[in-house]
Amino acid sequence: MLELQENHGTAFDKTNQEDEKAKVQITSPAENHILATVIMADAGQVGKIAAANQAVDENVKPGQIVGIGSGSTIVFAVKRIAERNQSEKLNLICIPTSFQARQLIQDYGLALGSLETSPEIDVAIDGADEVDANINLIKGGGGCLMQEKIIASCAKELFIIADDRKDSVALGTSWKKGVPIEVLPMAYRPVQLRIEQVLGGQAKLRMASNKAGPVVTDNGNFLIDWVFDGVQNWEQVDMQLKNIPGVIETGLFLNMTKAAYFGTPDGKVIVRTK
Ligand SMILES: O=C[C@H](O)[C@H](O)[C@H](O)COP(=O)(O)O
Repeated sequence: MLELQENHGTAFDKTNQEDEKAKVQITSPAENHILATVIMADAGQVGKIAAANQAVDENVKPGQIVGIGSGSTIVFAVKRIAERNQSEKLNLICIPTSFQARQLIQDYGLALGSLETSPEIDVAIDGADEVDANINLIKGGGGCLMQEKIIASCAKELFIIADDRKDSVALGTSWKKGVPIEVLPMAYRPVQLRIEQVLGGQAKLRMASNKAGPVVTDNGNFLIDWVFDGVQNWEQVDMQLKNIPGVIETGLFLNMTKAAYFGTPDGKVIVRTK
């Protein structure tokens, strides 16, 4: 029996803290025996693994340029890609969306590429903090959003993988921490004020937990989490946010996703397309 105790997700302790400790067994239908015991897993992780495996199996094809997202769920997708790469020789080039993604790609022995050499991406796979009925997303809860959005915009197809707790009718229903917004550090204060004047709600500077001061993104910027009340028109909100000088990118991923894969605690997967 193989014990799996990987921890590529230290930057994503938010998820681990939410998770209840449990022991989960995963059965391979093909070989009909226990493949792995996931220690420190929970019902959410079973869903993440199921969603990641199915999304990779259905969408990653040999010879592709693949965008690799960030977060705790993407770890399982990269693991699956690496397993398939060993047996199928997929010959992929993987483009990272963060420091974490770059490390994952290298740790799993996959070919690391960049937008400089591969500006057109076949398929991108990523996680999300919340997914609405129209597969619009809030992302950036783990501090990554700008490179993720660039990679998603360069990809012919974006697939989202998540456990079913992320599945929601309207943005803000289940994700209560607000919309993450990446801002230039020197502008964070006026940006906070402008957001609250223009859109109401609260624009909170995200503070680090193991460092004094704010969270600093992979791009050297700060993050503001905009906590809002009942938004109707997300396109308009996204435009209003981007019109504020100092705002670099938002964690609103609107009309970008081809399909979202939600894994349930019993290992089933629900696929939502538009
Ligand atoms: O900032 C982080 C990224 O946008 C993640 O993709 C998002 O937070 C989802 O992460 P997880 O898979 O850990 O729920």
